[in-house]
Amino acid sequence: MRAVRIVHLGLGGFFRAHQAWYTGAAPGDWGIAAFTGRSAALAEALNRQQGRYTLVVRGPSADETSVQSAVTSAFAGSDLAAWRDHLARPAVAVVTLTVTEAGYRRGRDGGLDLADPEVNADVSALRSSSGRPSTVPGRLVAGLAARRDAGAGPVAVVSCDNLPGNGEATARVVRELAALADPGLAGWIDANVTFPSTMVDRITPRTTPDDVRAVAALGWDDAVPVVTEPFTEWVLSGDFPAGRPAWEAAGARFVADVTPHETRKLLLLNGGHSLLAYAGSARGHTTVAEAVADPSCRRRLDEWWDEAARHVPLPAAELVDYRAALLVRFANPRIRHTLAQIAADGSQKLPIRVLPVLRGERAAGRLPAGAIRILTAWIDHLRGVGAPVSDAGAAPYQERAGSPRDVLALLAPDLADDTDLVKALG
Ligand SMILES: NC(=O)c1ccc[n+]([C@@H]2O[C@H](COP(=O)([O-])OP(=O)(O)OC[C@H]3O[C@@H](n4cnc5c(N)ncnc54)[C@H](O)[C@@H]3O)[C@@H](O)[C@H]2O)c1
Ligand SMILES: O=P(O)(O)OC[C@@H](O)[C@@H](O)[C@H](O)[C@H](O)CO
Repeated sequence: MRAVRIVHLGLGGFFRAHQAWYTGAAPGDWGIAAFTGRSAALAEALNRQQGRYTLVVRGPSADETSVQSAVTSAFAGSDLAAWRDHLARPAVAVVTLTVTEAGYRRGRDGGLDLADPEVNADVSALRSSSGRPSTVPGRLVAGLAARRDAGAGPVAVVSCDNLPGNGEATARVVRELAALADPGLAGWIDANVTFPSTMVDRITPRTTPDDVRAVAALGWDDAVPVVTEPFTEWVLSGDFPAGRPAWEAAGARFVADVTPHETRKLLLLNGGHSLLAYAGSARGHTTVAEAVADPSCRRRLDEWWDEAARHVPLPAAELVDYRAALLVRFANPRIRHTLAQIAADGSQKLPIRVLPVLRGERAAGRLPAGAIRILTAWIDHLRGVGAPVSDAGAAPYQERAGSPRDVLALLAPDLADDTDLVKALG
């Protein structure tokens, strides 16, 4: 069994297809203790299999199947004692995160959302020795406090979520919460904890009962396999003060600045996904592959990509190739990536994936039809059209969904007086 040197928070499909796969493919003795974000079920199922699971890499015509073993143990996110114990181990050098955009509890300005009651409950919990923080920033602060108390030394905390500047975003919520709950800890974090930034990419839909049956048909008894696409990319920047696996052996790239790569991916891939999720589900489609095969959705996608590409600081030829590759990936008929999964948490995702392009286009005097289409399709979704709403932040937008101007005023107050834009939203 591998030695635990990485702790992961947000045990789910993507982590197992991506970071755990890179770690398994890297040389050296790097094992992962993985904690779920919320429910305990996946941790229990994985432990029954000694952490091993099947990774099905699903190409357009065939599967490649392997058994992954970088996860040595799994825990429920509620197991705070195990969480603190692992973070306090000097051998642990890296903490990775996949907890969704919503998990960071960021407010409008990108800092910790102090209007969130669970964040406030965590401030009190962290101030008391018997308190139980529940949010991701709360658990990180509790774990880092245990590490400081144990004298276990520096560590890197690596966000692998689809957030721009995900390292800085994580650092900010952790530092702000530490400053409120345990001011001495904030200084220790500054001196001992790094927050590298990453761009992560591998389309990994939620595992379905059919996926489990297909793996069983191979004679493999696995309750929790993962299905993913052949394409994978990981670009990182930043320091790892206690060491890291040589993930580059499996194709990861370490660069000085991750921003251009992250902008390319967030605007073109994730923005394109959001367009298909809202506009495609409104047209009766269920998956990305179905939606991208619809000429109307495809036209909208090209329109959006033309606008978005103007805001990605990379050579045009590179973006042409990336768009062509994305079309092949989106069209993979054997990857069942549901529009409903992508449609979730739109209030967190649109500010990241769509608003930078909308703002940039308006500043240049253009009225971008693609970006506007994503917003109108999202407003229709809030009104009950297409995929169901699954978004803890949706309520204030749903209340305003009758008036696109009011939705805009809440989503992007700086654009609310743009009369041409308001008119275009309908
Ligand atoms: N699935 C993909 O194709 C993909 C690709 C690139 C990046 N990602 C990133 O990884 C994240 C997780 O994707 P996944 O497919 O593994 O999803 P998943 O639904 O399997 O969830 C992963 C984990 O996140 C936890 N979680 C969810 N919401 C949370 C919250 N509000 N607070 C704390 N924990 C929470 C869950 O409990 C689970 O342990 C995405 O949101 C995205 O940021 C996913
Ligand atoms: O995972 P989310 O919820 O941030 O967004 C849904 C998809 O757009 C996303 O998961 C992509 O599949 C992924 O980012 C591809 O690397």
